[in-house]
Amino acid sequence: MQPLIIDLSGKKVIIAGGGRIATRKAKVLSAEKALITFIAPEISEEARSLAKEYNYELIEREALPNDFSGAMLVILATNSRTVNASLVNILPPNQLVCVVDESGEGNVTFPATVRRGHLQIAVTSNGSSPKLTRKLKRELEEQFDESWIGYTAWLYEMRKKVKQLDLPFEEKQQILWDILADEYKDEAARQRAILLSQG
Ligand SMILES: C[C@@]1(CC(=O)O)c2cc3[nH]c(cc4nc(cc5[nH]c(cc(n2)[C@H]1CCC(=O)O)[C@@](C)(CC(=O)O)[C@@H]5CCC(=O)O)C(CC(=O)O)=C4CCC(=O)O)c(CCC(=O)O)c3CC(=O)O
Ligand SMILES: NC(=O)C1=CN([C@@H]2O[C@H](COP(=O)(O)OP(=O)(O)OC[C@H]3O[C@@H](n4cnc5c(N)ncnc54)[C@H](O)[C@@H]3O)[C@@H](O)[C@H]2O)C=CC1
Repeated sequence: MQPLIIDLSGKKVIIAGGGRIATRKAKVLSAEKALITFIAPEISEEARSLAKEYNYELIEREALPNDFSGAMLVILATNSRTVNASLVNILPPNQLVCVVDESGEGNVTFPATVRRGHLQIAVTSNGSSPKLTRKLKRELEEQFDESWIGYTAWLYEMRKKVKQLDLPFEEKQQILWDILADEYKDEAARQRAILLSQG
């Protein structure tokens, strides 16, 4: 399995199911501004309010084989093993699909994600222990606290500036290494560096 970072903004995502897990996946994707449709005979209150907030489409009936064309990502999250297994069978092999109760049938699984500004850390146990994944996420949330938001924003700005400097390639690379020194995790040290660079 190869982790890839995927941009789903403005892309069609179809979720078969409208229960707890369908809603959890849709919540994760809400940060991506994906165009989500829930298809399920019973759609939970939580899924409905999420759909209202983000303008998602609701189709209140059982999912049918031709519901999924044009979707970049399909999530099969019904509570029926038979339904999930038969729907995954009819999807073309190049479509992304997450089967929430049998990951080996699909080609995508969701990692647990810690977001800190530009930094994103994704963890997976490849289906062997979702609870371990969740535990590691909690540990990473403590290790990479909120201060990493400002720190990674600063690294981004510095990199843009360094790329524009009229210096040999090797020297620019050295500066990009130097600014990773631990002292710059401190906001005051970053401010001093900005003042110095402005000169
Ligand atoms: C394969 C995968 C496919 C996919 O869904 O993408 C999958 C499959 C299954 N999960 C199951 C159960 C649970 N999953 C969680 C939690 C999470 N599960 C997530 C991802 C994945 N789950 C993918 C692999 C990820 C990996 O291995 O690293 C996370 C990381 C991300 C997310 O959901 O967004 C999210 C934590 C996010 C966070 O904390 O932020 C909890 C914990 C809890 O809820 O407390 C439980 C209950 C406890 C337990 O069973 O351990 C079951 C059994 C169902 C049953 O009961 O029958 C199956 C089916 C099977 O076993 O294959
Ligand atoms: N991947 C994960 O992280 C986890 C996966 N699961 C698995 O996820 C599945 C769903 O669990 P929950 O969301 O808790 O169930 P739920 O009971 O809350 O929701 C099930 C949904 O499936 C819909 N549904 C049933 N038949 C359908 C059909 N033919 N077409 C479309 N929709 C249909 C129902 O209307 C309902 O909206 C279960 O199989 C469970 O084993 C459970 C825990 C975690």
